[in-house]
Amino acid sequence: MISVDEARAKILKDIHPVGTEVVALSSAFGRVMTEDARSRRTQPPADMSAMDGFAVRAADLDTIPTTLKIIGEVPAGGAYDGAVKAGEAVRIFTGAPLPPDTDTIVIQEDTDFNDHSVTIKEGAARGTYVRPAGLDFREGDIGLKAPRILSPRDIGLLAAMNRPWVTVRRKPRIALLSTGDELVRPGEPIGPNQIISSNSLLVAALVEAAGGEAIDLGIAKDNASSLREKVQDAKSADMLITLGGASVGDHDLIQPVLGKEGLSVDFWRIAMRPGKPLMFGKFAGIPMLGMPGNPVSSMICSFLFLIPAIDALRGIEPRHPPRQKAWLSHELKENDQREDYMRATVLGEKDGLPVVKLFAKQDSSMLSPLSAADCLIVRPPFAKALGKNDMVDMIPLTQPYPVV
Ligand SMILES: Nc1nc2c(c(=O)[nH]1)N[C@H]1C(S)=C(S)[C@@H](COP(=O)(O)OP(=O)(O)OC[C@H]3O[C@@H](n4cnc5c(N)ncnc54)[C@H](O)[C@@H]3O)O[C@H]1N2
Ligand code: MOO
Repeated sequence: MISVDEARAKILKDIHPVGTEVVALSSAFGRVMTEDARSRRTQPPADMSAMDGFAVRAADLDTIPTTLKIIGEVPAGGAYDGAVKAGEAVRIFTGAPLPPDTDTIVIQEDTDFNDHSVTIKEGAARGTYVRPAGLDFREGDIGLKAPRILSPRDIGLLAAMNRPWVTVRRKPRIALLSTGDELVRPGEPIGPNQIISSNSLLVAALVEAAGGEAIDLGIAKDNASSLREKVQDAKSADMLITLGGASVGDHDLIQPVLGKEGLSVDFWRIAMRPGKPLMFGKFAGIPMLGMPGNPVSSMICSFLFLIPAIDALRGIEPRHPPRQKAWLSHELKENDQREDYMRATVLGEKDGLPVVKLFAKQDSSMLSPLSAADCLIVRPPFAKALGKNDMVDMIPLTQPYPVV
């Protein structure tokens, strides 16, 4: 059995970025931009007012109060092109360009005004409430450097730079093949000892969340011809994930059958719980992860290995699951040779760190505690027994705020 770190390194060594495509900005959130984005315009395009009030010449404000003649008006999107002479002001609104010769905005709260004149009661330094042309960016500026995962904020910037299209890495196509005579899809007729195939939907959701495109190849029966037939559709994918059939039973057919179809195995079995029978190799030139069938095993294998693999396919630095320290609320016995990923809840907080409690049952078939878990507690191989209030490593599974 190899370690989790060795397995990650072996997988990532064999994975290379996919090609690019051009998408509309409205579809670009979360995509990896592959070319620097230069602005196609200057923002603001001219000196603009930041407030509703009056555009004036600062030289007219030497003595306060002072009364100026209102010679016109300029709304956002409009213009006042006439000359503004000494003793004159132009009514102006937020986002409107300054008329020629004016250089300062006096907010309307600091004035008394009627249709013809404005009395300025508070002085303002030259340039007050003026957003100079190019304050934000100028035409030709590189607004965003590639590679970059586009956030909602980046989408706003690209839009303002008048870039309606953007070149991004295409979404890696991840083919998911479930195996097992006992499986049926949710909603389908089900026999007495059958179960619902939950893994492919769980892993597909993770794939989508990580920026990939999941392709469901369906469920192969536990026989060679069914597996051979179903796996053919993986050949247009960037990566193949098989779910189940990874272990040593007579019906675990992934290696025996796909071995005859050109599967080359890099490694099989890792020192990890759950997820021990994980396999990695290449099938028809495509990287392939053979995941164990137990739902928690395939979720944790996806979390540790598939998400970083999708990162590599997207041409970005492969992520490590975020880790932090936590206090244990109870005793925990020593660990064996497998790195353990245990489902747990957060009870509260002490000295700025979460206090965690493991679920009593850690069976890798159980989806209810997996769904209820706030975090995974990670125990290295051969970790010593721990007491109440000892510190452990945890991977949070909850994300309190959306990405912005
Ligand atoms: N003699 C041994 N038996 C087992 C070993 C071992 O080392 N020696 N390893 C155990 C471990 S650990 C795991 S994990 C499982 C993995 O087995 P497989 O990858 O071969 O998976 P299956 O046998 O096909 O299924 C295991 C389990 O998961 C259920 N399953 C399968 N696919 C799905 C799905 N798409 N959705 C929901 N549930 C699924 C399946 O019904 C089984 O209950 O092997 C142990 N055995
Ligand atoms: O490794 Mo299996 O994934 O323990 O249940």
